[in-house]
Amino acid sequence: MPTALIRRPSPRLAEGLVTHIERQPVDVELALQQWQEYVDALHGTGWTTVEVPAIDECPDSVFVEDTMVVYGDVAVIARAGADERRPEAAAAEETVAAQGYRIVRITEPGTLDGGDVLKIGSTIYVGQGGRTNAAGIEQLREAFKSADVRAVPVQKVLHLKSAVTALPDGTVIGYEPLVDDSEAFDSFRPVPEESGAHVVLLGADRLLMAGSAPRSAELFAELGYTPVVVDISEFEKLEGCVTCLSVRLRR
Ligand SMILES: NC(=O)NCCC[C@H](N)C(=O)O
Repeated sequence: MPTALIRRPSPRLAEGLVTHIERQPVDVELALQQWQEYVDALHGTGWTTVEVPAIDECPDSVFVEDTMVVYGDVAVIARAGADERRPEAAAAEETVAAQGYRIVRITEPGTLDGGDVLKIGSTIYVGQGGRTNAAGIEQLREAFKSADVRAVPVQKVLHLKSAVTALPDGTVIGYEPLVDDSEAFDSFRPVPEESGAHVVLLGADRLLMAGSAPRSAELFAELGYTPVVVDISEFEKLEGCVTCLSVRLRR
């Protein structure tokens, strides 16, 4: 059974960082309910979850994907591009180490957020922009020597995976107005909605995606995939998406 790391939302969630969109009030009660539904969707499709101990003083800690990048038997522990988020890494490191992964840490002057890293087979695209810098990318390349690590620009959105993710066949999908350089990818397919660009591969051609992208869900269904839809409106108000709420351990 595949395992996903998750992290319970902080009671201070509503104070989370907002960079590219206007701040909107977050309903923390509703967020908690949506988080539970997200976790239930993982369980309902055969995933086991392991909770990283909550860190209530960090409003953005629910976005656990940003704390690490896992590839092969190595977990690279990120050094967050936003200072406020640095304390999130320690417990995430302990949790993934307990799952048997070898730990490598991004160190100063490198910064890297897991949300900037898109893995497609042995190709790893890393968004260089607001949160991840060139030194962070170089350290990731060192850690994952057997992979082809390619830097791509990210200016229009928070993270690379706010702009693009990939379908099970490796096609990169993105909402074009928010993609800095669609030609950086071997194959690219546009989707009609911003959050339609965000999918988590659940296995067996099922795609976890947000309820805010119904037309993209229809497109994926036409392509033969099965969308598994969750409402994550409260996390979207903080520039979060389906990918960032878990770390999938596929080994
Ligand atoms: N991987 C992700 O998409 N993470 C979302 C992080 C959102 C959070 N409010 C942040 O600005 O860091």
